[in-house]
Amino acid sequence: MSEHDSTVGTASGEPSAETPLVWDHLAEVRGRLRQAEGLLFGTDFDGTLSPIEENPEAPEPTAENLRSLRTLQDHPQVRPAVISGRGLADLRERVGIEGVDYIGNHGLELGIDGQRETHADAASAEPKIAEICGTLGRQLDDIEGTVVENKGVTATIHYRMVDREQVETVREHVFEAVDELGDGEVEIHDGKESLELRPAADWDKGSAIAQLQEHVDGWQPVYIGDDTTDEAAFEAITPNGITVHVGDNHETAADYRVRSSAEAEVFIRWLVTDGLALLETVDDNVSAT
Ligand SMILES: O=P(O)(O)OC[C@H]1O[C@H](O[C@H]2O[C@H](CO)[C@@H](O)[C@H](O)[C@H]2O)[C@H](O)[C@@H](O)[C@@H]1O
Repeated sequence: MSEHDSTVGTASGEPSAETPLVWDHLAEVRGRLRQAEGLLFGTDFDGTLSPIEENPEAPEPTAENLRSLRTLQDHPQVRPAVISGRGLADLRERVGIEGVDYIGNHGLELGIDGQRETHADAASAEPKIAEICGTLGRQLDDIEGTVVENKGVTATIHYRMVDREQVETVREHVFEAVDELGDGEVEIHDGKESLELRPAADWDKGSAIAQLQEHVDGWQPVYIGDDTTDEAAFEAITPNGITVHVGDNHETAADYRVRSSAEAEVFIRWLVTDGLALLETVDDNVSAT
């Protein structure tokens, strides 16, 4: 195995190209919603609320997704959460809707009920991540298009905008820097045209959505996302959850898929226009704890 095969993978399940399209199974989804007193709606950010962009600084949620999220947030029987690999502060700023739960850094930074909690092991790895980012920033400075995104407890080294002939060099630098400076505490995961650096810690997007479920016992969980890191969330809410993978290019544990972030937008809108009306009617004073 070459060093570049040694990234830690998280995808699981069946090839997503064989996963059924959610559009062909809306009757099942409707059935689940009809039996639910409320909805825990979890969504990924990049590639789901926002289309993938060349520049990692550019993404914003689409206007339609923002409208949908606001409506979900305003509904007394819905608890919406955005769960991303981005840093918590960055994520909050990009979405900007009060009252939504935000989870950053792939589940290591929790922003539930407006609070902030960081996994202790992840927090202690922060200086190491900073040192690796500093070193890589200098080493990769002359490779045009490289972006070193230091997110505090994790980092992403982007090469989407790098000349294809130089991508391998970027990856080699990352593996060397982590090997030299990570003291065995920093893992490398493959991202989309990027390498994600994370401390080994037992919180992920799955533990995040599981924690949110404790606030809304019995509510129907729904999770939608496009990346390998979203697999942990799919697994955490299986078999009771409604799980939707965005795309068709890796293995997924999700029950359903949509083909693109444009279709993800349509599905989220469908939840608002059709799904909310199906939720069981409950007393006006029902609320999450
Ligand atoms: O969990 P997510 O919300 O999907 O975040 C995963 C990473 O997304 C961002 O990088 C990716 O999206 C960029 C913008 O579309 C794209 O340019 C890049 O190639 C992708 O890797 C973000 O910058 C990372 O911090 C997130 O971890």
